[in-house]
Order: sequence, then C-alpha cells, then structure tokens
Amino acid sequence: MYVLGRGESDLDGGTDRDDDRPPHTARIGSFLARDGSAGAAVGVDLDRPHAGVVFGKRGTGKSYTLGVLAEELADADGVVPIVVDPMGVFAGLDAVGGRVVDPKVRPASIPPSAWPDLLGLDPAGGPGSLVWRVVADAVGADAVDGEGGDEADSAGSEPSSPSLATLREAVAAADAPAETRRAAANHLRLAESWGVFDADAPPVASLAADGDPAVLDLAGVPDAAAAAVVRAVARGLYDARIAGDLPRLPWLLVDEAHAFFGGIADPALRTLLTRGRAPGVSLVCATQRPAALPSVAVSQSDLLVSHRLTAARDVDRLAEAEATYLAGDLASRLPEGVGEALVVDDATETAHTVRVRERRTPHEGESPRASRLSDAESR
Ligand SMILES: Nc1ncnc2c1ncn2[C@@H]1O[C@H](COP(=O)(O)OP(=O)(O)OP(=O)(O)O)[C@@H](O)[C@H]1O
Repeated sequence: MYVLGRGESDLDGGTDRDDDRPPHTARIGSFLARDGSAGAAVGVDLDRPHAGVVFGKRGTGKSYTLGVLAEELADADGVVPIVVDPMGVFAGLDAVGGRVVDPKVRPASIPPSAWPDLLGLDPAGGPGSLVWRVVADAVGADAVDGEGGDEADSAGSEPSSPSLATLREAVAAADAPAETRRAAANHLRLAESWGVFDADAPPVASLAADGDPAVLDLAGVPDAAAAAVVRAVARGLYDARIAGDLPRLPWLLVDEAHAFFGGIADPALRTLLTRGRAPGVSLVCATQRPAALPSVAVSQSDLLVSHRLTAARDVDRLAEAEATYLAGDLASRLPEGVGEALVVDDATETAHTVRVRERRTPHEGESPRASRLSDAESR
C-alpha cells in the first residue's frame, strides 16, 4: 500500500490486520489510472499528527472523504476523530461506535477579549468593553487566554467557569450607565439562547476519552455559537494534549471549514495548523471554498486532497502549496468524477489521482432531489 504523509524512511514494516494495511494507516482508496481503472491501495499515515485540507466544489465528495477518514480513525489505535458537523451529515458514524454530541462548552473557554466579537459588540464601545471586563473579572484575566501567550500558562485541566447568568448578574451590578448595562445584558441573554454555553460542560478532553468518534452536531446552531464551539474544542484539545490529559492523538475534522476562519474560531484553528503537531493534534479542514481559507491552511498542510474545483481563485489557493511538482495547469489535473481527487503528498513530494473508497457507514450528505420526491409521491 502507498501511504500518504509517511516518508520512505518512516515506512512501517509488516501488517497487523486481516487486509494488507500497515499499522496506523487509513485506507482511503486506490490510485486511479488514466483509463479509469483502480490501481494499488492508497493510505494515509495515522502514526504521526498531520494537518490536511480536503477541497472540492459542491457535491464532489468532500464530506464523504472526511467520513472515510473518520471511519479509519475510529478503527485505529491511539487516535480519535472529533468531527465538526455543521450540516448534520456524519451521524452514520454511530455504526463504528461514534456518538453524536449536542455541543456544550464552558463560557470560560472563550477568552475575555473575544467576547465582544462573539456577541457582535464593538470591543471599544460601552457594552462591548463592559462584557470584556466582566468576563475577565469572572474568570481571572490570564486564566484562559492562551492565544499568543505562553502555552504552559494555559495548560492543565479546564478552568472552572462562570455561567452566563452569573455574567449577567455581574453586568447588572457593574458601575456603568444603565443603557450600557442593558445592552450588555441583552447580548448575553442572546448568547444564552444559543444553548451551547454551560458552566458545567464536561471538559473538551472527554470528547476524546474513549477513542470512539465524537460528532459535534452543529446543524441549526447559529454561526457565532458554532464558531464558539469550534474555538473551545480546538483550543481544548490542544491544551489537554499539552497538559498530558489526553492519552490518544485527536484528529479534528472540520467540515465547511471556510465558515470558521476569519471569526471567533480562527485563532484556535491557526494554533492547530501552526503548532498542533508538536503536542499531537491533527486538523483536517474540508471546504468548497478554498479561497476563503487563509494561506496558512494550505502552506501548513502536509496532506492535500482536492476533488474538482472550477473557480480560478480556488485553484489558486491550492497552487499555494508551492510544490514544484504541482506546476503546470493545475485545474486540468483535477479529476472530474465524484469521489475522485488529486492528492498531494508533502512527505514524498508527489501528486496522484485517487478514487476514494466507498463508505462503510451511511453518509447523509446527499442533496435532496425533486425527482425522487415526485417518485415517492406517485408511489
Ligand atoms: N468516494 C465516493 N464513492 C462513492 N460515492 C461518493 C463518493 N464520494 C461522494 N460520493 C457521492 O456523492 C455525494 C456527494 O458527496 P458529498 O456529500 O461528500 O459532497 P460534498 O462535496 O461534501 O458536497 P457539499 O459541498 O454539498 O457538502 C454523496 O452523497 C455520495 O453519494
């Protein structure tokens, strides 16, 4: 088997399973020959942490490919997939022991400085700065804000957290004009209505406690709340690994990843991209809008999987891999078929066309078809 992400010198000898798969390898598909026939099996290295992207325009198989990777991670020792599922298409992973989680995070997992932005308030304005101050007082200004700081400071078990009701009480009692207090309290009440904040939420590390996939179901969750969850989980996994609280290597698989860059979750995702591999946290971002991802997502990725892309700006983002072996007309090298992809392997500096294997678990990402609805009606 050809293993992506594993340089020649890393190659594991022997096999430990009933197929021909080397240990700690995800079997994702097979090489696709020019005549359309399937060639040798292709795997992805799971022994070491990686950063990866899965690109492709709508319906080309991105979520499906992410699901294949999740199945393989569920099957391997020492690793655990945590899937960010904004469209509600990964519930089928329960067939391999996965559980769909109604995401809850502690308010203290969002740093005080990020609260105004999270609530849509100007950090320099009255209500925004009041919320910032109140959260900082409640959690201790340097208890959680690890971004840009010394990682050791933020390591350790998750800090205890005030509830949003407690924060609202602190706002009400603050020395500020009534109008400012009212506006701040209203925004905190709105955040309460999202239903994702819970002072007693289990620590993020518990998502990865038993090695079975955890699917964070964010379907129908407002964008700001979903971003808060992604930030808390990404950062929480990173901190838990640094603190030694997590005995296995987590893989955070983020579908519709473009929605999480440029907002509240952005710093935590960038931390995983640039520094996640040292403590052993992998990140794989899937998107139909590669151009909406920051350049660092591609430049830091050692695994690139690209289904069909047509928009020039999206192909350009892929080209930023700066790999000389990608030179030439990249768009024309991207395969046409659903489930087919160009995979770029940094470890061996090669690019190959691959057909992603079929899922073992149900995939729920298929778009509804009017024709099928009318079929059903006429029956
Ligand atoms: N490797 C594959 N083998 C077989 N069928 C596949 C494969 N990949 C995708 N498909 C089929 O294509 C459909 C679309 O795939 P998927 O939902 O992953 O698209 P997507 O690129 O994530 O689209 P969207 O951007 O709308 O989420 C799937 O429902 C499945 O039927």
